[in-house]
Amino acid sequence: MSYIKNLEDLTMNGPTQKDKNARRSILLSFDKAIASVDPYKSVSSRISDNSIFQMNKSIELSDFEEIFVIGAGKASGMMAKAVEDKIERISEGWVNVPAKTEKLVDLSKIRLNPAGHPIPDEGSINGAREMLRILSKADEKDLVIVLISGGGSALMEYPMEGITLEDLREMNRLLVLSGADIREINTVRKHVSRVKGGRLAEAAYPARVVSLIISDVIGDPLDTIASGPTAPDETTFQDAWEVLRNYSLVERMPQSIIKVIKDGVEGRIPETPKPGDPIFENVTNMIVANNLKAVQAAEGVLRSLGYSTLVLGSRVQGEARHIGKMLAGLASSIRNEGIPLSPPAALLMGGETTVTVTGKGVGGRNQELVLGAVRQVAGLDGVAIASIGTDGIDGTSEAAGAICDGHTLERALSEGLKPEEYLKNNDSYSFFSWLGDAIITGPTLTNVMDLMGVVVED
Ligand SMILES: Nc1ncnc2c1ncn2[C@@H]1O[C@H](COP(=O)(O)OP(=O)(O)O)[C@@H](O)[C@H]1O
Ligand SMILES: O=C(O)[C@@H](CO)OP(=O)(O)O
Ligand SMILES: [Mg+2]
Repeated sequence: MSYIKNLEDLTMNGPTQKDKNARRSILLSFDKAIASVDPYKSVSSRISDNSIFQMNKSIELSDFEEIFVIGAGKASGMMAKAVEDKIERISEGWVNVPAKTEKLVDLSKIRLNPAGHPIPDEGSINGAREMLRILSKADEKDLVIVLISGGGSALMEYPMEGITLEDLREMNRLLVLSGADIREINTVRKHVSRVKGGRLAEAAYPARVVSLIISDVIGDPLDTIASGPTAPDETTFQDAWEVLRNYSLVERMPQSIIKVIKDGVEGRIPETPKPGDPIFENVTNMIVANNLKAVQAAEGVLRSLGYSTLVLGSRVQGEARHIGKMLAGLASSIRNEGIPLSPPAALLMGGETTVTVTGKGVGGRNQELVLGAVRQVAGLDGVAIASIGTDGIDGTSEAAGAICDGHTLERALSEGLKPEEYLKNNDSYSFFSWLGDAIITGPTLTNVMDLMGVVVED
């Protein structure tokens, strides 16, 4: 199955044969990379007839009376499908997924519940309430399978007493626009919640818990991905308070949020469960797919197509347009000096860049990265630069990412499109969709951050 719907058109947009080859190769590699982190396969490959396993860990299903399934995230619908297909004996299940994607997966025992992302909604809370209801039934003879993926923080929430849905939404709005990183954002989210920061594991106790996790955070930190509902929390109420202070949010936050965090700091609300807490003796957290896996799959494709390859890591961060410029510089080095590789060559990396949005345009970090490369790479023949969000939706646009080559600038200018103007307005999607170079996948139902790369033909 192919994820990239317009792969042929994107290939044919290359003005020269070498451009076409470079475009096709990088797009094929991204397509296979997304397939390599398919949530269905990632989960079903860890479940045998009678156990859930990973390396030396194994949980025997026949040891349990009842099996329950809960969870939340952009990839959790397909994860649920895999669990349903592999395990017959499911008593009940409830999983929150982004609104509308619940219709893309057909399930019979597990209920897929539509919820809000990136701002939580009523569905996020109703679903979490159902999950807590299920957990209140589960006892030490039972197994709870938790399906966690990125997006889970907004998609599943049950706030502390006194916090209304509107307060929760306002808190999330302020946090995601503050410039705080995902660890900092989730430090706050974890401390106003009854399901985050290990509290879902607390609610499940004494049932046995196994969490299957698809990571969309750099370095795969269990306590940050979807705010770590079943992971020991390394952060404290005091840390949450510091985040609010450092980003000047204390004055602007709803009063109910400030009250909960202050009560926590002053010891009136118990901390989230910490490493070493005995409840985690009942919990196994397994990462079943991550960005590195996808980057390595892309590398495998390019190597088999005859390119020398180098993976620059899966922890790339930084302002998107600057990373794009850097990739263009590397393409030029490969072409002119054969450094760090001689052509035909490909460089790949994964991670998640950021965009400081000041304009009013439509775009996302992947398209903005490629737009940042357009002028720098101009004039090189047989070079393609691309970047894609593996979840299929880049920022506020309909596209997953974009692709450019050494002739994109020429093509754009002849249409009257100046890259700098589109960058200034954060309007990368308008730029690439006009040129037909926006990569279209639709929601892929997986989510392991972004893939970026450059291919240089001989
Ligand atoms: N017009 C824009 N151009 C570029 N990036 C944007 C634009 N609008 C929003 N963004 C960026 O998109 C990010 C959200 O993208 P999204 O793909 O939804 O994130 P996630 O994968 O974390 O859910 C925001 O952090 C913001 O910086
Ligand atoms: O749910 C979350 O906390 C984050 C990280 O896992 O995902 P997203 O940035 O997609 O909301
Ligand atoms: Mg995204």
